[in-house]
Amino acid sequence: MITTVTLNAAIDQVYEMNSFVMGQTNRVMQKFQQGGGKGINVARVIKALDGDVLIGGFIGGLNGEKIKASLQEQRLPTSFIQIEGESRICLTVTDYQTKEMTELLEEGPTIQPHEWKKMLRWVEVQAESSEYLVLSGSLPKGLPPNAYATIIHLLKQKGVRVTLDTSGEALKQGIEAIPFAIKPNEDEISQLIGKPVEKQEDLIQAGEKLRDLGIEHVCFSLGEKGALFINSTGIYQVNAPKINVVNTVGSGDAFLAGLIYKLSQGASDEEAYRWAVACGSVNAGEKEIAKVQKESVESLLKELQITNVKVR
Ligand SMILES: Nc1ncnc2c1ncn2[C@@H]1O[C@H](COP(=O)(O)OP(=O)(O)O)[C@@H](O)[C@H]1O
Ligand SMILES: O=P(O)(O)OC[C@H]1O[C@](O)(COP(=O)(O)O)[C@@H](O)[C@@H]1O
Repeated sequence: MITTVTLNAAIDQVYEMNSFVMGQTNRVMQKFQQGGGKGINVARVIKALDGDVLIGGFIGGLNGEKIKASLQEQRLPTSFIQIEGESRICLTVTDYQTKEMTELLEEGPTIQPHEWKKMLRWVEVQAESSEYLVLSGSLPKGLPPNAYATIIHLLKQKGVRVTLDTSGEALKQGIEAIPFAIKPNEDEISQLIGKPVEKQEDLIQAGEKLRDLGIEHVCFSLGEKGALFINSTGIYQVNAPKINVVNTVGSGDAFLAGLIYKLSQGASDEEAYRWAVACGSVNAGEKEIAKVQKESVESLLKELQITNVKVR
């Protein structure tokens, strides 16, 4: 089974507008919302691909209840830890005219020490039934920057393959615990290497260093440019297909879902890499966040080539 953990779960709220102008009154044309946050989105896509998945994380307050209800409605299995604080709202505003998306992400609740202890015990129990575990998203307040590193250390001892998708210090410290896979986007890669990514060679150098630490799948997601993957056999590039972009929010989560779903099915690395890009790109062409159809992914896959840029 694949378990996903969202320490900072959210209601993902989308507002669609004819135009969005800062400092003015803006009218919302359409809105929709659902339970989200990165790990929950990953799980939603894994389920859509027919994978066996369990959603874990912290939820609290009325927003927490709404998240739970939305996931129940979508028939997604959950096992949350209830907290004293209130889960957050993450708002995406899409502008029909400019086609731009603006994200407003609340910081989220503060986790109490006893709630964190409960989470660590929960994670240990899940290790018994989870072959893969995905840790995704920002750390809520109250948790130390080595929170993900702590979980990775715990789970690795038990043979669980842990994937990490986060940013900043939590990512840096998580990497020191050597997860099974990571998926930084361009911003996160820049944070890691301490300078903007200017050329493919920057990515290759950074990727090889990370791979040499022992991370099995270093996956650099590059938006409309697709992705670069570094593993023990080489460096692989998958270009993203040209699509009519509607809403890219959740594309990174869909990417990760495609990758872990295929690896868990015993697919080759190259096949899993193509699925990752296909899932990310299908999501970018949809209005809703992390709601991809397996048929759309299979049809897009026909357009995706994988190139072995370098043999290692
Ligand atoms: N404009 C786009 N056109 C086609 N595919 C896209 C586009 N933006 C994102 N994707 C797909 O989604 C994947 C993840 O997107 P990316 O922006 O790198 O991640 P994140 O959402 O984490 O920032 C990409 O590798 C690609 O497959
Ligand atoms: O946990 P974070 O980093 O604050 O991000 C939360 C947001 O990330 C998302 O999961 C989207 O992430 P991606 O676009 O990177 O896939 C939103 O749905 C969510 O609201």
